[in-house]
Amino acid sequence: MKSPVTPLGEFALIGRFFKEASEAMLAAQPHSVALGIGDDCALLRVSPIDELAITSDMLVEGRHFFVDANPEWLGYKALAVNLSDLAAMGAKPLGFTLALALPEADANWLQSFSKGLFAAAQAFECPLVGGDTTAGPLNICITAFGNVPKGLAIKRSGAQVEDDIWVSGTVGDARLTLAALRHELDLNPQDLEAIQHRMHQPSPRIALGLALRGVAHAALDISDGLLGDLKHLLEGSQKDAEVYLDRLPKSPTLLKQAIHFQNQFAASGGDDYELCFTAPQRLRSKIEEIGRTLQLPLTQIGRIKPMQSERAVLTVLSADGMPIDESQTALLLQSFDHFA
Ligand SMILES: Nc1ncnc2c1ncn2[C@@H]1O[C@H](COP(=O)(O)OP(=O)(O)O)[C@@H](O)[C@H]1O
Ligand SMILES: Cc1ncc(C[n+]2csc(CCOP(=O)(O)OP(=O)(O)O)c2C)c(N)n1
Ligand SMILES: [Mg+2]
Repeated sequence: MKSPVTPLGEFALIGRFFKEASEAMLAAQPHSVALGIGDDCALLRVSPIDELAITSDMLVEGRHFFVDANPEWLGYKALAVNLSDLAAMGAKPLGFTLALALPEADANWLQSFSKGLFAAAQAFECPLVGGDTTAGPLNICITAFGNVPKGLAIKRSGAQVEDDIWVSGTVGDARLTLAALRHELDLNPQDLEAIQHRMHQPSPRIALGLALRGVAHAALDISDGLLGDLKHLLEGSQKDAEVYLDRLPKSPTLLKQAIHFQNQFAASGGDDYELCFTAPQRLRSKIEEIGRTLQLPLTQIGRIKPMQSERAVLTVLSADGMPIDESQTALLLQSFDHFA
């Protein structure tokens, strides 16, 4: 008999069936795990000076990309989303493995896929070192490895009260591209052309992650949606936060859209692969200097606050500093969940 269906979200599922058992095992025996399940990368103690950062992300047809997606873009994105997790920890890429299920051995498709994959590998100096290939529904899974000097990894758990909250680049364009491709709104061809790389070929912020070692208290990459992902950082750090909705950094193309699309896509659209990080206010000019050096806008969007209850709370403020209403907040916090 089938067990009754209980709603189980992506993170509850990971917690109940994988994280708990993993933590029990780690608590019971000596091990070389410096950081287990729950952050952008796991950290293994591999030498007295360095830790090894490891992350896996999978791209599944119909879920992460449309059937007939451009294989060159797919190859690029498959590696880029993994490198983004290394960036979030301040890890330097070392190499990656590729596990690939293919419906057929199509040489033209594979040629393009390989071209995109190696374009990302070259750009971020991260060589392919192994993998596995089977027949099956198209599924691309990469595991990336990076290194970080012991103690310098930037975790989700390090945010301190009164830290500034920062976001790199702009957010919302990948979701705007998806909306245009799904005909949820009209976007003229020039505007689509200007932003579609944000969905298809995201830029992992490796250089930023390295520059933030010893500067940021906490960080993560934005894959599911800025505010929902920030909530994970708050849970990891056991802190509350306030964020100003009108400070979320948007591209000129997103700024041309109706305000409700702007807010929804920037706050919860996902697929951004920017970094969200916290840092003490006294380092503000240092962070601005990092942004100038990397030619990457870094925007301060809010502030970390002490936790007021047993659950981390993210309050979204309008321009006048007043909290926006609860139902709108809930919508803006509703980030991507594979099982919601
Ligand atoms: N099947 C699994 N087994 C063990 N750990 C998992 C599994 N799926 C996800 N995780 C871990 O759960 C955490 C949350 O996953 P996810 O949100 O996918 O992370 P990310 O956004 O960094 O890819 C991560 O630390 C990830 O490594
Ligand atoms: C066809 C298609 N539908 C929807 C999306 C949007 N989308 C799919 S998965 C996802 C969230 C990120 O993926 P996930 O596997 O959760 O990445 P992780 O958080 O593990 O890094 C988003 C925004 C897309 N890119 N393509
Ligand atoms: Mg993942």
